[in-house]
Amino acid sequence: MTQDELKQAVAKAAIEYVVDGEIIGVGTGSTANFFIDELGKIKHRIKGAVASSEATAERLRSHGITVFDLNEVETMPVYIDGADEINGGGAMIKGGGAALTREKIVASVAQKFVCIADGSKLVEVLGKFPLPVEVIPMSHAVVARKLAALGGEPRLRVKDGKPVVTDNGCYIIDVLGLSITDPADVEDKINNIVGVVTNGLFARQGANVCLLGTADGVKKLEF
Ligand SMILES: O=C[C@H](O)[C@H](O)[C@H](O)COP(=O)(O)O
Repeated sequence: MTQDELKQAVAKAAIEYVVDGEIIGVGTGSTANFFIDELGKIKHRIKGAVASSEATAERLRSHGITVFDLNEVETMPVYIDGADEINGGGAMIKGGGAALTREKIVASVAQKFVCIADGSKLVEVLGKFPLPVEVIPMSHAVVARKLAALGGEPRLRVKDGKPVVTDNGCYIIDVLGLSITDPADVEDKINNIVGVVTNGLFARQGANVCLLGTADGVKKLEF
């Protein structure tokens, strides 16, 4: 099976977590996109969705799904999203698509985080995937120095020679060379650096369930 087929399989499997008549939180990225396409097929069953990025909002709307502003929503039963890495305890690295902050905010309102990922995302120790950190643009140099002091190798994310700008008007620093054995501690330390909006570690708000696409079928991990 290709990686896309594995992503499609977990996207389909995630439909069982959609709660009829409710609003669902929806993540960002290629796996989330497969999920949105599946959600489109059962859109009559839900009230609508809260999107974790402009791209996701656009795709949801293209399927005729009502997109709610998070400020109108107090709680939702489930948030469904991909991950760049997930460990055996449900802690994740996210933000490969620069949507980490809105993802973390929407996930914080949901009662359950369902992670959907192809099997390659399951790791023993987080950190091989560079850890994304969203920063206020004027602070990127000072934040990078502080991230280096924590033992990482920070790189400002650039595209076509210019810094990547998030949906929030901020920049992303990717931190290479980390071996994250205590994800909650690293999440807290980085979030404490002035100038950081948030970082892509989801340890304080880890996954409750992970649907993992493997050659032997979709495996369910519960945390
Ligand atoms: O910012 C992007 C998100 O955190 C994505 O959920 C993450 O990068 C995984 O993306 P994909 O499903 O494309 O591997």
